Amino acid sequence: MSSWQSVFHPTLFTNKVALVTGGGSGIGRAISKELASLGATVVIASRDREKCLQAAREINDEITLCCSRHGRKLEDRGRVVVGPSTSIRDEEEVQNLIHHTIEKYKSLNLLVNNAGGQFVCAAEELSSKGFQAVVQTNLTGTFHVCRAAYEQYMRDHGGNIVNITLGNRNGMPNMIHSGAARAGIENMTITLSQEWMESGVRINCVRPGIVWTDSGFENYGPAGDLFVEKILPSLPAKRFASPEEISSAVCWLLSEGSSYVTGSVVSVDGGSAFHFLPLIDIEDTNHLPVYGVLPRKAKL
Ligand SMILES: CCCCC/C=C/C(=O)SCCNC(=O)CCNC(=O)[C@H](O)C(C)(C)COP(=O)(O)OP(=O)(O)OC[C@H]1O[C@@H](n2cnc3c(N)ncnc32)[C@H](O)[C@@H]1OP(=O)(O)O
Ligand SMILES: NC(=O)C1=CN([C@@H]2O[C@H](COP(=O)(O)OP(=O)(O)OC[C@H]3O[C@@H](n4cnc5c(N)ncnc54)[C@H](OP(=O)(O)O)[C@@H]3O)[C@@H](O)[C@H]2O)C=CC1
Repeated sequence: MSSWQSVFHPTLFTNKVALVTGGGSGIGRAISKELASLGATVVIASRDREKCLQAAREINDEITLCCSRHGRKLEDRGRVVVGPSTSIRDEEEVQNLIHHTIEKYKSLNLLVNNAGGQFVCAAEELSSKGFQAVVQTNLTGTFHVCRAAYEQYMRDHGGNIVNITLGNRNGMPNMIHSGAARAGIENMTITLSQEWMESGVRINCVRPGIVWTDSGFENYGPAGDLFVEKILPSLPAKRFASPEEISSAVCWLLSEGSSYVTGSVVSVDGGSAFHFLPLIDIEDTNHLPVYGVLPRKAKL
């Protein structure tokens, strides 16, 4: 168990109720843990409820231990709880999950649409059903959850939504379904930021580069190993992201500190989206004029 703790204030999300889809593994688990460690009641849900129950138990224990280790007040802790088994592809199940959350925890202030995924397949070999399965999971599923949260709670009370997408700026060879679906989520996010502005709902995306999650990489089998061999050396940071690096951006977007940010995409990719054609080396010296005040020692 790591001794990692959030950079944010321990009571940042006190009295907030959050829903994290796919919160039982990988990035969603890290987000759920950070939100709960900052005071929120976090409902997690996915298709595999047993997995979510086990994750919730582990996270709650980890948070308690972390509080003791760092001399933090135990009463500041939030907690992770588990909603009904839900496939976000199923509109009725999603409506039920949102209803359950509001009925049981009395509000729904924060929503993280993290559930999703895809498989590796060249476009020419991809069946229509395979394409639709991925679009329905990522794009339609995210729409289902956003709309149900809005209808049942956020329209009248405001709220804050973050959608997790994926580095799709340069297309996604062998993952055309997911690249298209995530581009769709980003555009849908812009639309909703306008339509739901009057209700006091902010909605943004976090677009990760490649994030090391056991659950995510296991899913790809040998293709995952190949990605590690081929992609890792080509990344400007020469490393993948940790789930906590994604969570940190999500927490900022869910906080009041980002109160003027809506309809945006925050890339957390170590600069990899800008490095797909590394045609030149950039010398180690200042090129862009400083805006504001920067001490000399902070420049090369
Ligand atoms: C290592 C590099 C990482 C790059 C960055 C991205 C990382 C991540 O996203 S990590 C997250 C990883 N986690 C997941 O992906 C888990 C979620 N995935 C799923 O739940 C499923 O894979 C699914 C939703 C994408 C599809 O599930 P489902 O609807 O249950 O699919 P079916 O088995 O019913 O099949 C429907 C249709 O799709 C075809 N298909 C399924 N898998 C493949 C495959 N590997 N290759 C080709 N085609 C596939 C399947 O054949 C069906 O079509 P028909 O054959 O026409 O009936
Ligand atoms: N790891 C990476 O490099 C990157 C990941 N992403 C995205 O981040 C998100 C989290 O990925 P990661 O943590 O790595 O991988 P995981 O496989 O751990 O996360 C995917 C989660 O989504 C849930 N899920 C999948 N389909 C559904 C569904 N139909 N209904 C409800 N829940 C569902 C899964 O739970 P269950 O199976 O129980 O339903 C699982 O908890 C995904 O959207 C992923 O595509 C984006 C960029 C890079």
